[in-house]
Amino acid sequence: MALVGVSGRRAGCYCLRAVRSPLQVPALQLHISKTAMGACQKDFESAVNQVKLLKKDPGNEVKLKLYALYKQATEGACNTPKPGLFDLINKAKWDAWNALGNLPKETARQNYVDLVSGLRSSSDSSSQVKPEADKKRAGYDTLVITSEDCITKIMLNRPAKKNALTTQMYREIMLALEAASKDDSTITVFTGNGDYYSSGNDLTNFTDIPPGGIEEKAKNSAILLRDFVDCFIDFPKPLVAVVNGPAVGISVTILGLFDLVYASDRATFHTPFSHLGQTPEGCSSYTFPKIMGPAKAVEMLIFGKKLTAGEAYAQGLVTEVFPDSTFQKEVWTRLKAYSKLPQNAMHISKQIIRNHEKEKLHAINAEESRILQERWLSDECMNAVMDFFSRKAKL
Ligand SMILES: CCCCC/C=C/CC(=O)SCCNC(=O)CCNC(=O)[C@H](O)C(C)(C)COP(=O)(O)OP(=O)(O)OC[C@H]1O[C@@H](n2cnc3c(N)ncnc32)[C@H](O)[C@@H]1OP(=O)(O)O
Repeated sequence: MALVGVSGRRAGCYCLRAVRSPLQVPALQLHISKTAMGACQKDFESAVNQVKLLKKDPGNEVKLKLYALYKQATEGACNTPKPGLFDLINKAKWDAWNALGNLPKETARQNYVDLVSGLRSSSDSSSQVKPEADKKRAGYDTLVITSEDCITKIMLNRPAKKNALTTQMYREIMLALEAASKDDSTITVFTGNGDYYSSGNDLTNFTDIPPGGIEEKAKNSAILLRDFVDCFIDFPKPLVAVVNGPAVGISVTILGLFDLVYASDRATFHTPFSHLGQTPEGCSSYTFPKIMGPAKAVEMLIFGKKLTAGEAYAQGLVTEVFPDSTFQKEVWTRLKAYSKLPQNAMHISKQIIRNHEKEKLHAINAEESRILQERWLSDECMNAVMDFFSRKAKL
């Protein structure tokens, strides 16, 4: 299970936090409070409030700078003992503050104000899709859902995090699939906003440890995973993946349950499960050997071989590859034509094809989820996730 919480927007404010973990990292949260005094106090206080309203997560590096400048502005030079080597988050914060040396409080305040002002302008021109601009369907924070030409498009919308899938996102996707199964569309399409299709499971998913501890977290996650994959197994309409960029982890394995997979030639397909101390999910332990043969499936699922779009096509995981420059145009022209085919015939055909295997797929999904529940508690998995975050924390 993941150990260290790196970033998050809590109650509207960005914070760096560490969570209680099996390694006993102490619970900690940094809150930006209004205690600053000094010449440009008003500007500083206003900047502190503006940080809470940023639409886009500024990333760890900037959050560390904000933290350090805030501490310097309010408390002066770093005055606390250096945290231990394995207290990664607190050490990163301490390093950032300490690096400011004897910077005067007034200068720190001004630098903080300048930094926030820069962040606000870049946040305003963010590539995050604006709800109004894309007729976003209400009720979804992490997805943009549109319906046009009898096609419902579900777009993963966390481009700054490479569309990593949070627990909220899994839940929203399940709701979106449920709604799409009942709407007027003939085809449902998945895609990603930004340069990635999806970087797979968000590795911070396991940082909010409930009172029942990591065992309870693992159990709840396994239930969520099983329910999530079940929605794909049972989805009644043709399901199409428009893979606009690299895909990792569960965003790859679940493709075995799609009816068409169109990929840009920029896309790659990577399932680094062993590297993460994890095992396959999304029914890929069954669909991948069936699609590409056992040897090629093993290369991906056990040895983590990353495939190019061309390789994924050659192995049958991808239906067709398009040059990135014409990808969107060609794919959507194709899909619009398909969406005009008789709806009932398409849906019945999908049922005939899927029904042969539905029961088997549900059993495999349950088994994969059960095994992962155990894996998430393993040292191998914990160490791999911690490794990812410690690499990020070095900045
Ligand atoms: C309910 C539970 C179900 C569980 C189901 C299990 C599924 C298994 C899997 O999906 S395993 C796959 C997990 N994914 C990964 O291991 C990918 C991890 N990410 C990376 O390796 C890299 O981020 C990258 C190769 C995807 C992109 O690298 P790049 O250098 O181009 O970009 P950054 O690393 O700087 O990423 C930008 C910010 O996005 C954050 N981020 C990206 N992916 C994830 C992720 N999977 N989880 C959490 N955060 C992610 C990254 O930390 C950067 O954030 P920052 O700007 O705040 O630093």
